[in-house]
Amino acid sequence: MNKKPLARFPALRLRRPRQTDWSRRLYEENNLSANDLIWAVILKDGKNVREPIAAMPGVHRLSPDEAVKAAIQARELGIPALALFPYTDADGRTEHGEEATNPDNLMCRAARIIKKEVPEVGLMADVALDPYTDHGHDGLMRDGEILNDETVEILIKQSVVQAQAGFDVIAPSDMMDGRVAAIRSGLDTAGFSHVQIMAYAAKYASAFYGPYREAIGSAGVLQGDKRTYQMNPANSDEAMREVALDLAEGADSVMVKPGLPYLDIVRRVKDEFGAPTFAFQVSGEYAMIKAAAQNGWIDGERAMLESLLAFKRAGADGIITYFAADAARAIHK
Ligand SMILES: NCc1[nH]cc(CCC(=O)O)c1CC(=O)O
Ligand SMILES: [Mg+2]
Repeated sequence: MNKKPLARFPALRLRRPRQTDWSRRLYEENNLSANDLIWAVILKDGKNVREPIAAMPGVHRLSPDEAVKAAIQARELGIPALALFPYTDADGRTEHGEEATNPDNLMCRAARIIKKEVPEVGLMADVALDPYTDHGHDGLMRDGEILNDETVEILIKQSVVQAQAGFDVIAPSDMMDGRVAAIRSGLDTAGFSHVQIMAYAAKYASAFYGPYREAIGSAGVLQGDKRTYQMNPANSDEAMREVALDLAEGADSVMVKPGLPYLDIVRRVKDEFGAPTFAFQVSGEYAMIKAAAQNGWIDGERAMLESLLAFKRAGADGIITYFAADAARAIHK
């Protein structure tokens, strides 16, 4: 891009096109549409459950029947897909997270009923063990170490039961090495070559996941931190290597997570790979905007839309966000 202006002030006046609404719209370079949104939804067992999450005002844990209603809303609002995450209480958790591979677990039951009632909406499954382990880690733990290859074997089974339940997109968020290739071949062998993989490729060890850990019941149980598998926030070149590897292993799309603090990574990924690139506007980002809005310190709706548009400007093809329904409603009005 040639940044040197061809003309100079006063012939060139960059304020000129900003004077009217029609002209501002015409000069707009980027645009946010409902098509760009993946709605992050937290599940909880039961019926007619809509349980508020304290750290995420406006977000509720939904039982599968309520999640169906959310999917119907998504369809009406033009939101292409839902991403599901399960809450598990301390009693439902085990050392090895066996519930992850139970074909009748909360995620699978929700997927079956949503796919039956609202087949037009895409369904994305989070793959990792942290909702199911009593230590809150994404993988198996032995003597304080998170085991890579042993974990990957379980993730393959978890992905296959999710595909069997009807999930359209398998999204491994665990950051084990080699899991994309292993899951791809596991899905293909089980007859699910049409099921997509969206890899959480560049996922950072971030403070912005705090509210999510409350939301899924990991907050009280997590031992230590996730820095031996999630990325160091100081690194950017390493994110390119993570993305290159996941694409080479067969990921259909890649994700950067968290979102706003990592827009430089989103832009680099898009520019260097030209692959379908998604960003996750995580729980802490949602909470920050909500908290400031609740205090009257910012205009919540404008901040929401501005933050989502920023992802598009950075090159993201879509955004996983807890704001999806609110944003789609705001866009349509
Ligand atoms: N597999 C873990 C997982 N999957 C999605 C999120 C975060 C989502 C959010 O903060 O909104 C996390 C958090 C973590 O790594 O502890
Ligand atoms: Mg990786």
